[in-house]
Amino acid sequence: MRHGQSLANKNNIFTGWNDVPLTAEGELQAHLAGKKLFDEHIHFEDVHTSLLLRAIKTANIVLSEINQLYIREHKSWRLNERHYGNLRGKNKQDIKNKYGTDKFNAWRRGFYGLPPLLKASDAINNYCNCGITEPLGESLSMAYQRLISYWTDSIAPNLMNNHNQLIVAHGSTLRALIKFLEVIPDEKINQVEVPNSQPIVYTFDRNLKILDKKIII
Ligand SMILES: O=C(O)[C@H](O)COP(=O)(O)O
Repeated sequence: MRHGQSLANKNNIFTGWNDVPLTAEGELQAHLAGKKLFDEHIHFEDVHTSLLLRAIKTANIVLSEINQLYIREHKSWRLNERHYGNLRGKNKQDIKNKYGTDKFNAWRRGFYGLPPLLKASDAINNYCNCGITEPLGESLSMAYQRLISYWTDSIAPNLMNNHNQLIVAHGSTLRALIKFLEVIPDEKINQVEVPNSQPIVYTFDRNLKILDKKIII
């Protein structure tokens, strides 16, 4: 599932790797999603989040609502939101007005659209203590590469052992995962939206082919 509403979501600001908090509304959304997930009676073995506060906080709220705060927790930069480069911190409507709808849509929803890059001197490098260098910007296809390697190494093997996995991440990284799981062509990924805090429950067969998909609203 995607995190609850963040402060940047509320203010229509490009976020990416900026570490913004949930709003009160976002926390409430996470509690509601957790309450609904509780009714699904799914026992998770692991939870996976990005290194970003909005995903970690959402995951903790959901786990508390489903009484599973004790499960194994994994945090990875590979689940971080796609890095919006030099767009981060900027108002989405201002960027649309400045560059036009075509560029805006390509950067925001295209698979290969690479947003304007940060200058290396503007990188924040919050994570240099864990050996991660902040990218200067990513297209969805770049985020897809680093996300799918995490899926293959750290999530798929657990699923194949019949261990349910909870992933709490971000709009773009989840669009990348949905593209992979549902084999969505590059040119159709712009039609996929992932709203805040609506869990998507996939049931897989032994080869991780999708048997069922249910969106918990
Ligand atoms: O990074 C962001 O700005 C959001 O998480 C996703 O924004 P988007 O829906 O504009 O891609």
